[in-house]
Amino acid sequence: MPAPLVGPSSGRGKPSHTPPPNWPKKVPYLPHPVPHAALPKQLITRYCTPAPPPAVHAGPLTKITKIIDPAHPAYGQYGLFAVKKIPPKTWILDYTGVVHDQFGTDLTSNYDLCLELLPVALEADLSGYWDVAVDAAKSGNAARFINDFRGVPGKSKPNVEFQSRKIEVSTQRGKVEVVRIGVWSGKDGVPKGEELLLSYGRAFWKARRREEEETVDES
Ligand SMILES: C[S@@+](CC[C@H](N)C(=O)[O-])C[C@H]1O[C@@H](n2cnc3c(N)ncnc32)[C@H](O)[C@@H]1O
Repeated sequence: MPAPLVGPSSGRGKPSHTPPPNWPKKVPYLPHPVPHAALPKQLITRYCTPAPPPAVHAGPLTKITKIIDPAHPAYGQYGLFAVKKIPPKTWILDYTGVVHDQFGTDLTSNYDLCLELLPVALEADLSGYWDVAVDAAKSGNAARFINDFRGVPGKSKPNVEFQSRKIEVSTQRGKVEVVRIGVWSGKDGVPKGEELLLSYGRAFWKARRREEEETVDES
């Protein structure tokens, strides 16, 4: 992995509590993920403990920008753009929002990202998964503005991707493992001025089409 963009920043690698420019006034800004009221207490430490980022950037790498190209499928909405060249395989930022499990899912959210499927023993011979996700629909950070590459003029693939990481953090109650989902540049990096584009995955767009078809059927 190439060297991260290391340099001075506010607070020795701690994410700033000040929202970036163009942050929407009505959406609370979250430097770290926060727990949903129904998230079991034993999961809060794993997903919401502040954890050091893998790199410290010298100044911001990205900017939230209104999409003014009418040919862009998210025209009139916002996107996240590189303000300087981002080298390949570079950590850019973590995805923050409200961490919830399957009981706290908002089925209408377009900002919900799976964090981890946590194996659980249900009974002696029966196991399953606890579905943990982070939803940035109502609060979050700049990562919530990253659009999908599909239909964006001149783009045929994503240039950033999600990657999860586990960080050992020392707390007053000893060492704990903390899980984060970060946004990383792909193998070609992101040139200055380009929009950061993810692949939301086919499942996202399939579900979206199904919702649209259901809405048409109901009307
Ligand atoms: C996580 S948000 C991305 C940020 C959003 N543009 C905003 O301003 O809040 C996901 C939403 O962005 C829009 N979007 C993102 N990528 C898109 C694409 N390739 N085509 C159409 N809509 C897209 C859709 O409305 C989707 O529900």
